[in-house]
Amino acid sequence: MRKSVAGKLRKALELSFQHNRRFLSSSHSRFLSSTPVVFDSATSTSMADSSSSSHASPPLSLQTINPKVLKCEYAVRGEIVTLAQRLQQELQEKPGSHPFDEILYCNIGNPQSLGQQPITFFREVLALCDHPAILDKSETQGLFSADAIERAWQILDQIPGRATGAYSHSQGIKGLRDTIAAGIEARDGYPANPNDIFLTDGASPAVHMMMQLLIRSEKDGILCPIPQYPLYSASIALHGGTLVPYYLDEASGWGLEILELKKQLEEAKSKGISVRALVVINPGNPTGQVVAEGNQRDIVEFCKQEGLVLLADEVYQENVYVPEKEFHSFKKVSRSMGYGEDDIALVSFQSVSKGYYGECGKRGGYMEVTGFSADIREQIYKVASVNLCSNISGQILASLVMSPPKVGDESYESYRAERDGILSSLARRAKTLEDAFNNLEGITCNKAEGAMYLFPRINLPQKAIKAAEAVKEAPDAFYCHRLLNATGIVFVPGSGFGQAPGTWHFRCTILPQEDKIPAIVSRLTDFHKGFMDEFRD
Ligand SMILES: Cc1ncc(COP(=O)(O)O)c(C=O)c1O
Repeated sequence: MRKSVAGKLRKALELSFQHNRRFLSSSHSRFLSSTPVVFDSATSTSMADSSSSSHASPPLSLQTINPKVLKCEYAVRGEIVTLAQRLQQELQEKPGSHPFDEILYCNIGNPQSLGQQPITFFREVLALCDHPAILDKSETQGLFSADAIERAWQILDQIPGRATGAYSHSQGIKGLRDTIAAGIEARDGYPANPNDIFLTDGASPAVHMMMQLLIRSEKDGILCPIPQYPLYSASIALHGGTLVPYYLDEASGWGLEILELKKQLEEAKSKGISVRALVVINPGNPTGQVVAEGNQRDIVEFCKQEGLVLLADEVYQENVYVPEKEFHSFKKVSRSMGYGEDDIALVSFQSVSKGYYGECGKRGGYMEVTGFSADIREQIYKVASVNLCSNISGQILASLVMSPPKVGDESYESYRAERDGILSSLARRAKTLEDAFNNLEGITCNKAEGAMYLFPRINLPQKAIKAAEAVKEAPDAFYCHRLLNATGIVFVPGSGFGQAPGTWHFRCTILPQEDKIPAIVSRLTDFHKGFMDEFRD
């Protein structure tokens, strides 16, 4: 058979996962082995398509759906989580049926699901905007702060007809974009244009939109960190592109080396891949590092020289826990280097789901798109308009997180206390968990400088690796399964994020409330000792 370009490209995508692939999760491997389908490439149709002779065959089967959908995986809501949900139900139906009495979810960055309280000011404004009829009532003055009432009026005045139940402009309500642009300007010290801002239902749809714009075929590559947040691998797979991996250096605290970027770019080019963009997640998920400003300058320079779009995932911009590191947006860094719109194409993603606000369910976010010509922006607008608009509460919240109460506002002191309370607690939780991991035999854990995760490395004994192979599981998934069944703790195996070949990790969020952390540490420690005693070489 002719060795197709498609085949070579797919091989490149598999680079990052090549080692893990040997250890496919059991259900996936069962699917692959039981399905008589031959895929020639990621975009080709299956052989099963052409043999539709039976009238009884269902209109859609795993053999006939879009193969890009099959290829797409999203580990943070994967098999381990499904098992956790089953165990939780069993515990409810039959208390005492497992050696633990609750499931401790450390798998996903969803702070309010674990008890984090929303910021009062944000919710007051949202409530008032959603039910403007109460704004004029005398009781409202007693229930809501004066600045929340004032802000709600300001926002409603920016919405045509004050109709929060109406579709908005497809980029988002102009007045809210003005507020966000002013917030970006205050953060960076450089101007921001409201017309560059596209409000979205969280950062995820914005990332999909950019992938849709960038990826024409599997010959188009996107440089992505490994380990990465699987939104990127999933979105690239769904849009039929090629993930070009660059490895973060665990030994230097998940450092991003320009030499590694260059090497991977050249390798991809030699395989006929046209690399179009570089993804940087800062602060990092799942790795928790905060990129140093000098490093950011090198990245900007690299993108400029190579003509790459810089996709800057900055959703954790408020989540920095160490005094020696600070968040700098890529927009600020590039402008501080003297680079403007003509020099670098840059997209910055922000979300209401993270930070100290953690409003994941409200689905708010935006992307700031700079360095693209007017006709490209029009195309982005056209794609945005296919979805009509993002939800209005999410839009309002995005404006609030970029313009929270200021010194002198009635809510300021309580707002500051809530914000600082959450962030300092997250910092303590990160440190306690980091220390606990580093105390375990065979585990090393880099500092969580930011974001909401730790990504410890586990040096698994050969005996454990063999036991995992015997049940066709990735060794880190094997460990996480065992941990869940024994303790109720839910971690995500590192293989879901990609990792350097031959290394094994898992991701643990720092989000369980502080009173749960001692139980997590003690159950984990007991389990780990038992696991090592069983499998130590
Ligand atoms: C790095 C990163 N980017 C984007 C997202 C998407 O967030 P949302 O769609 O909720 O804004 C997440 C969610 O966990 C994330 O960790």
